[in-house]
Amino acid sequence: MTSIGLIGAGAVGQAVGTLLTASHWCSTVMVASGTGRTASGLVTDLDDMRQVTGSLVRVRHATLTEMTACDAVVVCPRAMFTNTARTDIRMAGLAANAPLITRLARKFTGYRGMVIMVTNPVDVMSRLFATVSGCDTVLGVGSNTDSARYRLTLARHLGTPASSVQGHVIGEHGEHAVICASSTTVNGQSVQVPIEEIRAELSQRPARISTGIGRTRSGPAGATMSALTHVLGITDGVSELSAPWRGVWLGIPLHFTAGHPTVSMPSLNPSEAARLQAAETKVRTAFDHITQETRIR
Ligand SMILES: NC(=O)c1ccc[n+]([C@@H]2O[C@H](COP(=O)([O-])OP(=O)(O)OC[C@H]3O[C@@H](n4cnc5c(N)ncnc54)[C@H](O)[C@@H]3O)[C@@H](O)[C@H]2O)c1
Repeated sequence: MTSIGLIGAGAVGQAVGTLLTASHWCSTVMVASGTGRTASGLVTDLDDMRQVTGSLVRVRHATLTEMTACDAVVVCPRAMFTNTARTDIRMAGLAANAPLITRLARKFTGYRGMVIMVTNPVDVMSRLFATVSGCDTVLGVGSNTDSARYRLTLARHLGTPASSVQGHVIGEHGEHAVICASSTTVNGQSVQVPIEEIRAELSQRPARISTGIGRTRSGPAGATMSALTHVLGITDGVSELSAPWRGVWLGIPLHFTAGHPTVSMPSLNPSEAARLQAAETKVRTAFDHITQETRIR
């Protein structure tokens, strides 16, 4: 009997709600949105899906207080703002989303369940939610999508199945992502990774999706489901999630066994280590800026 709270009923929230309703492990989905209008619409739509597919998952509109009884909460709202950034697009949400995430986090003070953060910039928002709420487990999705995109792109480049590629993208879910090329293997063998080609694809992919269908949704929703099944102990294995690392939150590979994570950092060559250091500095600076600016801490 696993209950999941879903905060935000936009593109990502809708896709996560659909996957949860179709899942075989979730018993209840509680949905909340800003004005409640989108949550109410999503609940009605999912109820239709439930009836048609014979899903046993209960779906209902809920308050944040009710959600504190859930096993896990997915946080994917987006404050109203127009993102005009051409570079560092995710970080452009910092000023708008930080007050929203802070308000939500205050409602979850003392919450003992798992929190999966989706709202961007996800590494900063994960740390912010954890700091304000005091929750023990706040993990962000993003690097797991980046890693999946990396393995897919490299596999296509080499003409091999993606399942034969072992490799991670860590660090910031953004422009300071670290492609761990030096530890990547294909069928157990080291390979020459076309880093610039991969980096270009990692940044062009979300843009291609947004241009075609408005917003990215299915990939992040899949990444969220993967995070949930790992933290809830439904699946064992490795997932690259934004987690505490040297005092900040950054995407790192976590190895989950029965819901317990251990850090499973790959070896890094000097340029990868320098890039990770730059990512660390960037998200720390962003966190310090936004918390001082808004007197959040
Ligand atoms: N981490 C990742 O991998 C990843 C991937 C995709 C999107 N995102 C981020 O996820 C966030 C959501 O993206 P989206 O495309 O679903 O946005 P969207 O604009 O489609 O939907 C946003 C939703 O947030 C809701 N909302 C606004 N204020 C709220 C509040 N106070 N409480 C609850 N809900 C509230 C709105 O009602 C709306 O339903 C964005 O910050 C986006 O950048 C992250």
